[in-house]
Amino acid sequence: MRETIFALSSGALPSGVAVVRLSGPGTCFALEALAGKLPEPRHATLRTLRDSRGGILDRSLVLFFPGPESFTGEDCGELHLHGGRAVVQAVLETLSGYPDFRLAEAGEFTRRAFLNGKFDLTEAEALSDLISAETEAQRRFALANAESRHRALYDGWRKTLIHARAMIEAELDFSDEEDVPGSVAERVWEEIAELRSSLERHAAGYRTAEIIREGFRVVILGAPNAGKSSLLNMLARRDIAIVTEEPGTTRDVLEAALDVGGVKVIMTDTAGIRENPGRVEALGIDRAIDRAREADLILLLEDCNAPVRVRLPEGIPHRRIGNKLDLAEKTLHPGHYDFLISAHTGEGIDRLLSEVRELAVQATSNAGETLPFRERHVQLILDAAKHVDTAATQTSLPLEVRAEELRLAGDALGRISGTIDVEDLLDTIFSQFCIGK
Ligand SMILES: Nc1nc2c(c(=O)[nH]1)N(C=O)[C@@H](CNc1ccc(C(=O)N[C@@H](CCC(=O)O)C(=O)O)cc1)CN2
Ligand SMILES: Nc1nc2c(ncn2[C@@H]2O[C@H](COP(=O)(O)OP(=O)(O)OP(=O)(O)O)[C@@H](O)[C@H]2O)c(=O)[nH]1
Ligand SMILES: [Mg+2]
Repeated sequence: MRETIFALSSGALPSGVAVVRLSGPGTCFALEALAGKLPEPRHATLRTLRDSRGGILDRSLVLFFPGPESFTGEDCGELHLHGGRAVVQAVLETLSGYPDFRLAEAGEFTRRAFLNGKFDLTEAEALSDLISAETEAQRRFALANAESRHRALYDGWRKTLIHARAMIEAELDFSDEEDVPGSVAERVWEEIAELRSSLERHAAGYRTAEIIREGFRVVILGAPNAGKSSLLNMLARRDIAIVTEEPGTTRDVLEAALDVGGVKVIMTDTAGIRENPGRVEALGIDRAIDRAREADLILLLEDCNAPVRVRLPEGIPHRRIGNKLDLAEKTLHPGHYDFLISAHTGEGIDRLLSEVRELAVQATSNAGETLPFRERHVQLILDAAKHVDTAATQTSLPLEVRAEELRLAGDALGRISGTIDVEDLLDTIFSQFCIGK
């Protein structure tokens, strides 16, 4: 890499301290030009920084990480500045003036680290997830994924595929001779069939990753006026949805992202479902039902004093909830509801939330396993499974062709962790990172 890149790597300004990071061959030059003398490697050193005309920029901590023992594998530097907008601006401008220096693009430090073999692609993606993590579950999942466990898994499978190809080649070489036991290849095909089911099982694990990263989807469904919007507002502790005593108030789908005991939950309020709605309301009801079909959990809400039944989409877990408990003189239908709550007083909400949490945790109980965590991973896994399947089942194909399918399967797996030509993927992957990462 010829150019030296730099960027503000810490958060929004102003801040207590702002970290400007640099990486590339001009790092030593820049640190000397700014701070006078190169600090001892990996030691935070207090220095006066000066611009190119000798004017004082800031008094800051300066760090030097000589390559290859650095985050990117290149010479890296860090300037821990006072976090004022003008301070950072002046330092970035000074850096821009140095020859072959430019602002880093999104994810470019990580990209260089990847290209220098500091980590593989799934680890880089996991680091990006770690930075986006907002819940405990997301943080733990991202950290575990940054441990190269994906690469270990895929390399293991690729070994199986290579071994299988070797056995097939051997069989091809000896096929003219008589008395060669065909059983060698037989065992290989058994292994390949097992690999196919492992791949399919692995791909199915993506659902869990989606729940952790994007949230456990809960949809509140019920008749108009049941108190759905009031419940959403109560759970989100914000006035997200309009609440009125008029039935048919909510016409659109409204969402709130909640942290329920460390798990991200997308709570969705919907239009009340009833016969003969108005035109706009009818569209809202269609949307409500669409959302409910994709839900991980439906909260079926009724006014427990005037229950109106609503039909549920099939096959989605649900809980029946009686609302407006504060108005109830006695429990009208004992045993009819899983939960009785008041979206006004908050009564019963804690119990409801622990249930949601428990179900979300259950839905992600396999989070400790190595799971694909990007659509990209799943596509490549299914691609590999397809090739493995062709090789295993198309017994009328020549052995050479079946062996070639196994090679393609191995390549697809190699592309996930980036062992195999991924140049064309890098722009897409790293552009989703933050600047300065
Ligand atoms: N100030 C600061 N804090 C930070 C980072 C950083 O870059 N700067 N990080 C940035 O993400 C994270 C820490 N990650 C890092 C990962 C590797 C290396 C590094 O220098 N690796 C060398 C040496 C390893 C060693 O000494 O054990 C290497 O891999 O060769 C530094 C930071 C979080 N905190
Ligand atoms: N007393 C009492 N009133 C409630 C409770 N929950 C909601 N309400 C009232 O019931 C009325 C309807 O509440 P909403 O939250 O708008 O009901 P909704 O289910 O969203 O209604 P639509 O959007 O029309 O489908 C409002 O007047 C609320 O103040 C509750 O727990 N107790
Ligand atoms: Mg509403």
